[in-house]
Amino acid sequence: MRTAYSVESVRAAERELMARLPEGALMARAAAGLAAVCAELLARGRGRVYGSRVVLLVGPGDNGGDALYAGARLARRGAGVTAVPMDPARVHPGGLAALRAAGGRVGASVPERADLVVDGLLGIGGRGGLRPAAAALVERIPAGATVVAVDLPSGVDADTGEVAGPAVTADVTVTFGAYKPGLLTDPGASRVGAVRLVDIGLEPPEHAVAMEALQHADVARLLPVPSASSDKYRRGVVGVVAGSEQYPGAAVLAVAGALRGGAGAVRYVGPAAEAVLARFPEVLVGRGRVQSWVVGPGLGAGRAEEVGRALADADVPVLLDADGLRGLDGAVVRGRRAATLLTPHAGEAAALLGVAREEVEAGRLGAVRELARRYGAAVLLKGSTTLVAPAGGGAVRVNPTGTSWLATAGSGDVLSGLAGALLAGGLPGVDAGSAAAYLHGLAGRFAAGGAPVVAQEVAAALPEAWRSVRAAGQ
Ligand SMILES: NC(=O)C1=CN([C@@H]2O[C@H](COP(=O)(O)OP(=O)(O)OC[C@H]3O[C@@H](n4cnc5c(N)ncnc54)[C@H](OP(=O)(O)O)[C@@H]3O)[C@@H](O)[C@H]2O)[C@@H](O)CC1
Ligand SMILES: Nc1ncnc2c1ncn2[C@@H]1O[C@H](COP(=O)(O)OP(=O)(O)O)[C@@H](O)[C@H]1O
Ligand SMILES: [K+]
Repeated sequence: MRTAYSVESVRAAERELMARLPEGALMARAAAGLAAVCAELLARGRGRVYGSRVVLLVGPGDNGGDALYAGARLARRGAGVTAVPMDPARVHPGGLAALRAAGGRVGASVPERADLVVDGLLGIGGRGGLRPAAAALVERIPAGATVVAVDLPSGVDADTGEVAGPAVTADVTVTFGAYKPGLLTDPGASRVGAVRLVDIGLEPPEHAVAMEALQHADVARLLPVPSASSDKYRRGVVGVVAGSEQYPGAAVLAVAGALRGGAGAVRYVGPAAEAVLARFPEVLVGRGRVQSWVVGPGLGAGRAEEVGRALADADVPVLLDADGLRGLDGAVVRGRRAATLLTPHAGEAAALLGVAREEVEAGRLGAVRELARRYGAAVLLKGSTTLVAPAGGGAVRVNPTGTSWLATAGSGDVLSGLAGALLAGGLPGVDAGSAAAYLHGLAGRFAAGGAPVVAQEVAAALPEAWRSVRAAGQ
């Protein structure tokens, strides 16, 4: 599991560690790690550090200090290093002295050519959008230079991933001690490039985890696997309430996801039975006992009664997607005994929250947490970075798999069937949602392989995704 911590808990862990170490030790560790990554990038790009042109963008705080000490190390290895302060009156004094002593220089403007630019403007102390002096430096970053962000790209909010105005887009982000949520969540996540974590000895407590990303072995532990004593009922029957005369395909795709998600059986309820059976003769038609309900894909308007009926089955986990999310009653959801998992995309999340879609896109982490709080349900917010918030608060899961090729009609229907099967297999809402997103993202990558993919191919690639994940768990 990859974990990310809030700025507040990183600061607390930093204070604790600093009290036990000589002054400056932490910054020295951070700068050494940063310089090592920079040297590696220069060696890869140019063959050597000696003679390379390095520009440091230096902010007024410790983030600038890290950049200056790392620049001093590179200067000692023969790089030509120029530091450009955001505010010449506020520069980390020790870092500046070290750079000068190593032969680095200070410039008033960003040189036009550089092999490597180190963004040390703002780290975890950055607040709000970049101020004009910082934005002006970012605008001047020479084209073609490799950009390394110190701790996080300046202009990205460390706790939320929000980007208000201009921000650095890095090729590599060297982060210290712990991942921060903003590195894992869009829009920030799309600015970070490859993330390198430098161990500086920080140990934030486990209860302070703000975000986590599953890895193969975690998912392998979650996936239900039939045992010798299993039968189809024990594996879980998924009831799929989906599709309409207008959208029969959504029912087919949700059923495909549920079958490939390991359901012992799938029951289909709705007007698209003919289309479903033509594709999957193994499906049972009509109501009956189920271990989870998947309600909503392609349902169309005016089907509130069916949604209400599933929710009233208080002891059976329910997944609500698409039209199943229309006009959802918070009190009804909060009153349920079994898990409820909501799987909106940004537009549906915006409708539930009563805000504009853009607001959800700009603040995905806040939106998914707020929905989980309001409905007392697990919430999976789909999109460029899929987030899953647990019902009772706590760490939000971010999905590390996936590809933008998944932005294709019907792929969300496959995901809801898949997550429904995992709910039927006994997984709690947050685990079912995050394991499903993980498999779905992997299947999307396998099926696409760099070319357009359609939703049924994503469903067809799910067995390959299972095998890949299970292989890591053995
Ligand atoms: N935690 C750790 O364990 C370790 C942390 N380390 C490093 O320390 C970094 C944190 O350093 P930090 O606390 O000095 O804050 P930092 O990010 O440099 O910025 C603060 C300055 O920026 C300014 N400013 C704020 N917003 C702004 C804006 N929008 N636009 C423009 N300016 C803005 C603000 O100015 P003010 O608001 O006061 O005017 C203030 O002066 C951390 O990211 C990591 O790199 C490592 O060395 C070792 C281990
Ligand atoms: N830019 C993107 N990058 C990665 N995955 C995406 C992106 N856009 C959408 N997706 C994924 O594609 C699926 C689309 O689901 P959804 O929006 O419900 O579409 P539909 O209703 O047509 O099935 C979701 O799993 C979502 O997370
Ligand atoms: K930075």
